[in-house]
Amino acid sequence: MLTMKDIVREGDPVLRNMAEEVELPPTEEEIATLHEMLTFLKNSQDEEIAEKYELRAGVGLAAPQIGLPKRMIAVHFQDFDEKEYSYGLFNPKIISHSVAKTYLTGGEGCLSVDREVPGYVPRYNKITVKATDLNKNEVKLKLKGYAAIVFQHEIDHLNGVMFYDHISQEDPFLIPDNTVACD
Ligand SMILES: OCN(O)CCCc1ccccc1
Ligand code: NI
Repeated sequence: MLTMKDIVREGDPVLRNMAEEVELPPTEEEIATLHEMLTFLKNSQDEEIAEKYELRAGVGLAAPQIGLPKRMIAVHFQDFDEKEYSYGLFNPKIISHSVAKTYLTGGEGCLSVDREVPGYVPRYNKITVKATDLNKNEVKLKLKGYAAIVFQHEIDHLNGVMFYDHISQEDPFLIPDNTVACD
């Protein structure tokens, strides 16, 4: 099972490189790895397992974070309306997005970042994502608010982008035009 020792921390170049498209259909090994990433998230949100294996809770994970430069992400969370999202996705792509942006008032964190980085992370409030799921089906997901934030955080990892790249250097708590808090 994946544990925190498998999570690459900032400073490793894999987190700053562009990840490669996965050739479809994915291999059995790629499918197994994506299942492991999803299982890590579920374990990290299970009080007993997380305590036993000292897992930091995570709502998403991107393959570069386990040192694999491939365009694969896993997400497992409930949004504020308690809608559940649990996906392993190959080659996720944002095919459209709103002009309007949103952010979490508590900022963001990252399993690959062992420090607090204060500041607002402005992200598109609505996005449409196309991807291939673990059953090899093409999915098109219309996401808004918290779900849109999580997916953008993960897809950023596939492009070598860290959440703090979006925080204003001049004023970390600057709220850009067209930007409304998500929580
Ligand atoms: O890349 C996954 N990750 O490092 C875990 C935390 C993900 C995450 C945290 C705050 C807001 C959106 C997404
Ligand atoms: Ni992250």
